[in-house]
Amino acid sequence: MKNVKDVSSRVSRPVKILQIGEGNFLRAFIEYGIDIANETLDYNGNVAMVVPRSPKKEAFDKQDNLYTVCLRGQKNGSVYRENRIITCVETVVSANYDFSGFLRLAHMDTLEFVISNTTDAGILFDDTDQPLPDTPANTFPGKLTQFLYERYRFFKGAADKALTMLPVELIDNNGEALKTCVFQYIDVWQMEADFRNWVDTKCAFVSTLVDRIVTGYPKEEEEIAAMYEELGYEDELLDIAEPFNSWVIGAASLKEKFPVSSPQWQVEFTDDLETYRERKIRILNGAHTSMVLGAYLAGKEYVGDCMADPVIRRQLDQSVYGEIIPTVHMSREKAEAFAADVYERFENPFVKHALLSISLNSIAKWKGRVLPTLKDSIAQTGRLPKWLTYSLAALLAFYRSEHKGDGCLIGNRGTAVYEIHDEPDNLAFVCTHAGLAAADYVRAMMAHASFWGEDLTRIAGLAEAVTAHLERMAEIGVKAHIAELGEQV
Ligand SMILES: NC(=O)c1ccc[n+]([C@@H]2O[C@H](COP(=O)([O-])OP(=O)(O)OC[C@H]3O[C@@H](n4cnc5c(N)ncnc54)[C@H](O)[C@@H]3O)[C@@H](O)[C@H]2O)c1
Ligand SMILES: O=P(O)(O)OC[C@@H](O)[C@@H](O)[C@H](O)[C@H](O)CO
Repeated sequence: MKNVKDVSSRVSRPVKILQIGEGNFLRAFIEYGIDIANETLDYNGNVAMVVPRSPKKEAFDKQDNLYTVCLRGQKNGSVYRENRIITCVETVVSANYDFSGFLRLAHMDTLEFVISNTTDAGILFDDTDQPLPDTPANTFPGKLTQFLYERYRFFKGAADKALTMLPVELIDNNGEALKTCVFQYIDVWQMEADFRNWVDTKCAFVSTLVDRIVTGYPKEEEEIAAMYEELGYEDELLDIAEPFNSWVIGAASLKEKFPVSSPQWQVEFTDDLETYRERKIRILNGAHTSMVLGAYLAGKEYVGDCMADPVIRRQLDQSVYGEIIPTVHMSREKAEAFAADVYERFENPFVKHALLSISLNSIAKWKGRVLPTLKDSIAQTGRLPKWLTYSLAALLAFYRSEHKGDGCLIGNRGTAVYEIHDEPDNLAFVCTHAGLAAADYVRAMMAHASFWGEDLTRIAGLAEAVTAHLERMAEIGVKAHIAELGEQV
């Protein structure tokens, strides 16, 4: 069978974007949009893609950086399918394995933006990082500091060569968080004052919020074969996503500098990012994180299966409309309209979003995407919201394992096993406490402030309620417990 590079060719254009990350999300979101902007808006810009940690870039080399984004879903009431071969990836460099190649990208005079997605765990400062000119820092912000310094020196501090950082990591104030880390490196590494000033006054770190469900390469052999059959060629980098997309950039002033918004790829520029962020993180991501771990234990595999199951669906309805939406700071009407769209997206029959993919790093996700809502709900109503409380119990049940796998823990669902993926320190803590009696396990996990940023046993009644859920799940099964909870008013 043909390969994607037998049916298309890359188009060389000025590189305007340095992209840190080669993951499924960025490839189906940023490159998709830039390709459209090149085609329909004459943006005339390409992307230099950096693989932040891994040495692996063979798939890109093999395919001359070409790959296909396949959009599947409903649009304006009818079935929508789009297969687009992405042609805007100019080069792919592995930062750790070709550090000088990475730094050389800083010399490109057409560069304007740095877009990153290094997961919720990527924006951090590591005090063991050394300021060695030839050695990549461990973290993405460390590498970015090295990159900015190289650019500053190469262009002798020219103001028009400063860069705008547009991180898309789903954390609070991602632009501010990235800037803070970069300045920590500049200060700890005692870098020159003029460079610090150039980064501070000429570069910009702008917070942004992305939204598109991307499931990546198909998981089942049959689906892979069907996709290749439909395309007429093979593509190891094939990336499946929904048609919906939204990128909100928290600086109204950037609109002219970044003219990429089109009907197919909607980019909004605003000075009020927080309203968008709260709505999306609490409703969409909060619904995912509070539903999927229990639903997986209850026998479900995909988000679509949950939507089709009346018991899980009732949980979703009661938690989204009864517990989450009342805490969102916007009119109920607008929040409900957003939730209705999210439901339609979760029901998309063409995009199979695996619950186990969403389960990755659930401790940090629950902390960022559910805990603030739980606390606001308690403050509003004076009682524990039943489903968000249950969702913590479901997380603790999903994670409870003493069995180590390869970089993960191994959980049991009936006679089957599944992998639990999280930060190594988190898994080590779980593993050493999983064998305790339910109440002790719950207390140990909830009191571990490095998971949640605080000791959750201080929230009145929460540990007791979570323990009761855990015991009831063990007694009657997770599905029966969800059904029983749904009946309670
Ligand atoms: N998949 C989606 O539907 C979707 C939608 C919106 C946002 N996101 C965000 O995108 C992130 C990545 O999702 P994906 O589907 O592309 O996953 P992926 O596994 O395909 O890609 C993960 C990327 O993050 C990098 N990475 C991981 N840990 C890192 C670290 N500690 N430091 C530096 N780089 C690191 C990897 O090298 C890779 O580039 C998610 O965490 C999520 O916050 C995903
Ligand atoms: O991508 P993650 O792993 O951070 O979170 C899982 C999902 O909640 C997430 O991918 C959503 O589908 C996405 O945020 C939609 O824009």
